[in-house]
Amino acid sequence: MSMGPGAGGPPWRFLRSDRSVVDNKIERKTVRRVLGFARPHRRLIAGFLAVTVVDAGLVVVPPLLLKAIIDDAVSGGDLSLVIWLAALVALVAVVDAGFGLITGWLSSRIGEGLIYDLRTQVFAHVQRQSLAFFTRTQTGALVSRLNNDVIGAQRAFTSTLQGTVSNIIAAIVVGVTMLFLSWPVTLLCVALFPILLIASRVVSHKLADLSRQQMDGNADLGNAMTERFNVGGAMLLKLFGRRDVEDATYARKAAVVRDLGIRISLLTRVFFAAMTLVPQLATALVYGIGGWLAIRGDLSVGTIVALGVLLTRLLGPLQGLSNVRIDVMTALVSFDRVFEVLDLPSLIQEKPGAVELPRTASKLEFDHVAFTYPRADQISLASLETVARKESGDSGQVLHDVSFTAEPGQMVALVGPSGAGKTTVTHLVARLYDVERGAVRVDGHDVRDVTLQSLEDAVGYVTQDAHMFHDTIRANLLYARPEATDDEIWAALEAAQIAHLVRVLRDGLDTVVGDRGYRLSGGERQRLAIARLLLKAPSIVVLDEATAHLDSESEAAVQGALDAALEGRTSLVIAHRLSTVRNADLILVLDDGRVVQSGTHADLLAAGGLYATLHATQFREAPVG
Ligand SMILES: Nc1ncnc2c1ncn2[C@@H]1O[C@H](COP(=O)(O)OP(=O)(O)OP(=O)(O)O)[C@@H](O)[C@H]1O
Repeated sequence: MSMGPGAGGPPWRFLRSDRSVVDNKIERKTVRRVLGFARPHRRLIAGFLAVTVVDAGLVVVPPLLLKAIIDDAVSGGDLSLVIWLAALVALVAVVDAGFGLITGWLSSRIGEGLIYDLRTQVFAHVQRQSLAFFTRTQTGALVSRLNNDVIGAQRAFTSTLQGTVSNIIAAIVVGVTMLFLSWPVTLLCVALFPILLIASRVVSHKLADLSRQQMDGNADLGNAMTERFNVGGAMLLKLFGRRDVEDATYARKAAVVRDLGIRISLLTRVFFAAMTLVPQLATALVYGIGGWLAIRGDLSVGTIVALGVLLTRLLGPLQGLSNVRIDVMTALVSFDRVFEVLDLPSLIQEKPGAVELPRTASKLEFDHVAFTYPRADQISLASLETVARKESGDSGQVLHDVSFTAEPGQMVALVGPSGAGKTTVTHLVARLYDVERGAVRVDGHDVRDVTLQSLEDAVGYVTQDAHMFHDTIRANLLYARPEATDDEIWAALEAAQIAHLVRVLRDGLDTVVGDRGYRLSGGERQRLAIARLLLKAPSIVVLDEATAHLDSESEAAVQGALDAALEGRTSLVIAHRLSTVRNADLILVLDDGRVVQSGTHADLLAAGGLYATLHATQFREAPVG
C-alpha cells in the first residue's frame, strides 16, 4: 500500500497504521529525499567513493602477484624476483591499510554530519508543532524516533554507501580477472551464485518487517518506562496498587520483543549459513576442475592458487551485495520513520507576510469566538501513540460565541465550573490553538496575522503547574531574558515575593530546581514562575491562579507577586480567589463554553445566578486583601 508522506491532501493522511510502511514498496520519493540529505556532503562522498573504488580495485593485485611468484619466480628459481614480488605484496597491504584509514575517516565525517542534519531538523520541526501535537504524542516514542531511527538511518546509509560501491567494484574486477585466468572454472562457480540471490530476496523482506516490529516493540517498552518511572507515574502506580498488573503488562511487551529478536537472529543465521555454504562448494569446484585442467596441462598451478584466492575475494563482495538489500531496506525504514515526523505539518502556521506585533500591544479582544479541539488524526502520528485508536469524533464545540474586550491595563477574570472552558479561552490568546470561527485580536490585529515570535513576546503565561527545567534557578529565569543581570533577577524575585526563600538556599541562584532538583511547593513554584514572567515583561499576562490551599503567609506572598505581575498590564486570569474577582475590571462567567454572565463583582453578586452560586461555593474569603 502506498501512503507515503507527500505534498497535498488533508493533514490527517498521516494517521496510518504501521503495517502500511512495513509492506515497504520502497518509494522513489524516499530515496530522492535521502539523496537530498546527502547533497550537502557531496564533496566528502565523492572523495570517499574515489578512494573506495581504487581500494576495491587493489583486491586482485595480491592473488596475481601470488600467481607470478609460483609460476614465474619459484618455477624459474629467480630469488630476486621472489623478493621483489613479495615486497610488492607487502606494499599493497600497506596501501590498502592506508586507504582503509582514509575511508573510515571520511565515512565517519559523512555519517556524523548526516546524524547532525537529521537530528537538528527533527528537533526544530517537533519544537514548532502545535501544543495539540504534544497532548497526543507519547514522549518515549518521540525520543526513540529522534535517537534510534536517526542513528539507524545514518548507520545504514554509510554502510550501504561503502558496502555497495566497494563491493560492486571488487566483484567486477575480481570476476573479470577470474574470467581472464580461466573462463570455464569461473563460469561453473558463478552458476552457484543464484542461490545467494534467492536467499537474500526472501530473507530481506521478512527481516525488514520483523526489524520494524522490533523497533516499535522497543519504543513501546521505552514508553512504558518513561510514563511510569517519573514521580507522577510512580505515584499513581503505588496509590492504585497496580504493581502486579504493571509487571505482567511489561513482561508481555518484553516477551514480544524477545520473540522478535529470536526470530530475527534465526532468520539471519539461516541466511548466513547459505552464504557460507555456497563459497565452500565453489572452492571445491575450483580445486577439482582446476586440478583436472592442470593435469591436462591447460592451467598452471599458480593460476589455480590465484583462482582459489580470487574466489574467496569474490564471495565477500557478493555476500555484501546480497546484504545490501537488507541494509537499504532497514535504512529506508528508518529514514521513512524520520521523514514521517518531518512531514507532519504544524496546525499553527505563520502566515506569509505576517506583521510584527508591537511589544507594547495590550488590548485583547475575543470576537464571537467558537472553538473545537482538533481531532487526533489532524495533529499527531498514530505511530507515536502506543494506543493509537482511530477516534471517530472530535471534542464537540468547546467554546460558543465568546466575545469580550480587555482594554489596556485591565484585568479580566474567568470563572465557571470545572470543564466550562476557562483554560481553553486562555489557550487561544497566544495561538496555542486557533479559533474555529470568529477572531482573537491584540491591538486590533488578528493573532493569525502576526508573527508567532512577536505574539509570544507580547503575551506571558503563568500556569498552575509552572514548568521549570532541571537547571539552576538562574538558568530558569534567564530563559525569559538571557541578557538579564543578577540585579534584575533579584529585583524580579523580590517583586514575586520569593527572594527571601532563594537567599536562604545554600546555593542561592545556583540551586537546581525542576524535575529532580530542589522541591518547590506549589506556591513557591508559581511565584518563581511569576519572577520569570516579570523578567520577560510581556504586555499581556495570562494567569491560572493556584487552587492549592495556601496558608495566610503564602496567600499574602502570592497576592503581592500577582499584584506586581499584573500591574500596568492587560491580564486574563482564571480566578480561584475572591481578592482577584473583586479587583477584576470585568468578570466573565463561563458555563459549558458560553459566557453566561459578565460584569464586575458587585454587579454580578447583585444579579444573582451562576456567579452568586459560585461565589458561595468556590471563592473563599482571602485572609489578606
Ligand atoms: N486537548 C483537548 N482535546 C479535546 N478536548 C479537550 C482538550 N482539553 C480540554 N478539552 C475539553 O474542553 C472542555 C473545556 O475544558 P477546559 O480545560 O477549558 O475547562 P476549564 O474551565 O479550564 O476546567 P477546569 O476548571 O477544570 O480546569 C472540557 O469539556 C474538556 O474535556
